[in-house]
Amino acid sequence: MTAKVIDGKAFAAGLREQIKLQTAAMIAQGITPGLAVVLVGEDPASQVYVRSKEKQTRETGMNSFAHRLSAEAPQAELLALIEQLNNDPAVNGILVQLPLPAHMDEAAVINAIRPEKDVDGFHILNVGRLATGQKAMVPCTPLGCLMLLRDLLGDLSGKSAVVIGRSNIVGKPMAQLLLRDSATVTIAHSRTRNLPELCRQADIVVAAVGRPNFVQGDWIKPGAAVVDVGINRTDDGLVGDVDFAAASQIAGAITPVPGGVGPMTIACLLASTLTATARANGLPDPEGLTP
Ligand SMILES: Nc1nc(=O)c2c([nH]1)NC[C@@H]1CN(c3ccc(C(=O)N[C@@H](CCC(=O)O)C(=O)O)cc3)C=[N+]21
Repeated sequence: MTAKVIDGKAFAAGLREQIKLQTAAMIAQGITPGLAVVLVGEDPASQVYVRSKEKQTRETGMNSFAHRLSAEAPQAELLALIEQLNNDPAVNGILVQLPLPAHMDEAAVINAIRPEKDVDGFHILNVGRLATGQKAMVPCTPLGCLMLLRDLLGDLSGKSAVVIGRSNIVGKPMAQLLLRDSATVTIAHSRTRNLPELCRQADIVVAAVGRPNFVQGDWIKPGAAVVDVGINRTDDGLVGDVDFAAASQIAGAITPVPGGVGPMTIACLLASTLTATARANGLPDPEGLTP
């Protein structure tokens, strides 16, 4: 059996087209969504991502505001910038690119963002809202994975899902979203026993561990859906957390790296910016862009 390869790049392009239309409709009402992206330091990979986010924001018709601080900037300078963006009515979404330099307190910085403008969904209030089933801003990567899974499988109710990885950015919010869709969710991590056996019982495997080719082909239940969140730069180029060659012989569907989850992350950032703009203006949530 050969798995269907899920084309995240194409799905994200379709999503951006929808966002573009809904953005145009909003602009026609006199509201232009705006996303501020803050980059601290000169990490080359972060610079590439941030440029890509800025470009796609503008292509969608939204305003993009870029702010760059030096790696040595004091935390107070970043907090002052966030306060300025919090109070700027043209800014509907604020993203502070992670990771931050070691001298900064990431939680303090994230929690300084107004929750309504926290398009990453990392603010403690949004984490709590998601966990309690209230209207929240939802982290972009898990939202993108959820969209792909719903498109592939339809109703996720009663399906068994194993999320490998317990980060605040991917693993935990992914588990919350799957739970909200009534899947039976297990969060696995480095201390989990019998991970291969656990995975073999799963209809859905989401791999977010950051270890190249960690998930083996024979861990996958025949026909299962495999979502690979890993982005690992190796001598063989960009590889995911799943051994794609082996897993794609057994899975029913699988996301590739690159071209799978990555493009969905940025498309969902734009989706969340539109959602934040709608909510800030008392409009209904945009169609098809929120969980
Ligand atoms: N506050 C914050 N929010 C983030 O959402 C955030 C962040 N910080 N820090 C870094 C990570 C990483 N991230 C990616 C986005 C797009 C691709 C992506 O588009 N990848 C492409 C190509 C990757 C390449 O060629 O380098 C793909 O997988 O096909 C990957 C990774 C967002 N992040």
